[in-house]
Amino acid sequence: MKHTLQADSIFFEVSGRNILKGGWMMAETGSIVALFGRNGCGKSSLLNVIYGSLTAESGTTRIDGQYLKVPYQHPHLLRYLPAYSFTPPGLTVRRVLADYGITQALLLREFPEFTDRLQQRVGSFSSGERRLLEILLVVMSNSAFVMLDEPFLYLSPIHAEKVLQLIQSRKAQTGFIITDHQYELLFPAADTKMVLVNGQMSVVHTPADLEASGYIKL
Ligand SMILES: Nc1ncnc2c1ncn2[C@@H]1O[C@H](COP(=O)(O)OP(=O)(O)OP(=O)(O)O)[C@@H](O)[C@H]1O
Repeated sequence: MKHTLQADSIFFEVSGRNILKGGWMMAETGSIVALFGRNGCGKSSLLNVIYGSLTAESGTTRIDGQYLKVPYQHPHLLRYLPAYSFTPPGLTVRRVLADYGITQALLLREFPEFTDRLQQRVGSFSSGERRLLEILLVVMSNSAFVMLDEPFLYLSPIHAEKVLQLIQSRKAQTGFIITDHQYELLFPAADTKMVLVNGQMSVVHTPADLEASGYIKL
């Protein structure tokens, strides 16, 4: 079954500064949406408002037409990878996998490097290893939509490629909304590309459009 996510009328201000001025988002299963924009333009704020973890002046999130008052309370519909680490350091890999409803077999099939690490505590991982695990927890969860905030930032090029392939292989069942500054990796993989400039969103089609928005220099 195809799912749709629609967020509308997002206005968010901080200390009198208008960060989002009518932000919106549309996504559907079977597709990857990439969100670009300069540092500090409001991409994380937008995702947090959609998720319900940030209260804005206004903004609504609907999935399959149903208004979600507190979206993060519906993890089967929407999950979010924030830019910061979120797994409790005292929990083992085995335990966090169980919390996200992910089988060990699924993780090890895709990332066998975790084979000897299932009993280890997340807090003993390097920051890059922990980031990879957290990305996989969110990407592999059975949620209708997944939003990822800078997933590739701390990954090696090989892991970034593998994660992107995994996302591609799962997009039929999960719609993805991804923001990341590694545009050369993300742009070709995305089905829909958007850029946030001066608090407003637009759809872009080519790298030249992205350059015209002031985000990149070709
Ligand atoms: N709770 C807050 N308190 C103060 N300022 C905030 C808060 N949340 C966001 N901001 C400000 O809002 C602006 C947008 O921040 P946001 O993190 O959404 O940007 P971003 O586009 O995700 O940036 P980056 O690409 O650097 O991660 C920034 O100027 C930030 O300092």
